[in-house]
Amino acid sequence: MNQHIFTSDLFGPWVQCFKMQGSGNDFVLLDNRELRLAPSEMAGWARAVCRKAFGMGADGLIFLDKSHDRADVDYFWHFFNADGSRAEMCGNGSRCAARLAFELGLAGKEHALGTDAGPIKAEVFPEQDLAKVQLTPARDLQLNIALTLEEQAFNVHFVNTGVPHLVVFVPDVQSVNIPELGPRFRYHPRFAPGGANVNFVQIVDSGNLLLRTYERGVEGETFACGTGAAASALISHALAHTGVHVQVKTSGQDLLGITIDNDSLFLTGKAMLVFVANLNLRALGLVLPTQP
Ligand SMILES: N[C@H](CCC[C@H](N)C(=O)O)C(=O)O
Repeated sequence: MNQHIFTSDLFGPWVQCFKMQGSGNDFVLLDNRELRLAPSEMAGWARAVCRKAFGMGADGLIFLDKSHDRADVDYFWHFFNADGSRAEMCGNGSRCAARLAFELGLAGKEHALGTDAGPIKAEVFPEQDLAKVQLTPARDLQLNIALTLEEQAFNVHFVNTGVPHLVVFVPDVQSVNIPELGPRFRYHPRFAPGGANVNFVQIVDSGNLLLRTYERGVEGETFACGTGAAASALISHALAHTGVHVQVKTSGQDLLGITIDNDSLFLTGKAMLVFVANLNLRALGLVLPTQP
């Protein structure tokens, strides 16, 4: 019995979706257990649904799916950036997926979801509208990389916290010209071919950072980036600027909590269901999958 797909004589097929935000990083979530889109069809849905004005507008599209008989996860997801690029992981998106999976009865308060980066342990605190995830182990940490951008020298850092992140420490995040600098770091040949997300970080004190992120696949600044906050806190700690518990205030002015526990990295923050809506597929130029 379809719960999320409606066909009415008004315009044609509709698909129910869930609009969520994690500290201002916003996502549309779809239940693919019923929709049964093939992964090859998903990028087009992401571009259409995430498009501002012509679609719903969001930083990314998340498909919740069956666990594909994997014993280590309760369900699997497919994550796509607004430009249709598939990403291995998304910190804020995984927190939103975990909250929705719990609310839909797909998983308990504590569960694991399967991502391209690996299984992600999640814990949901619905009373406080919070969700916490354990990110995949950080890898490829590179400190103090000397980069030149059009004759200007920069000292940057790199780590993969599920997706690749550049971290640049600055004295005042508000004074950074992100539309100008973001793409130049994002597409620097040193990080080709996939490029990286770019995080501009201001150290407030040993427990607090300010962060602005230019996100790959959104190709612009987002209000928050979970794996970026984790990357910034990890590198800041590695350089002895901050401790193992860090609060990261992002562009949306929410706080993301990062905890570094030996090789484990935890991300905690708000995960809110903003509204439930029905997507008019015909208006989006989308069709239901043909597979039986
Ligand atoms: N744009 C990222 C994926 C989303 C990461 C971010 N939204 C987060 O919360 O971690 C990338 O393509 O690498």
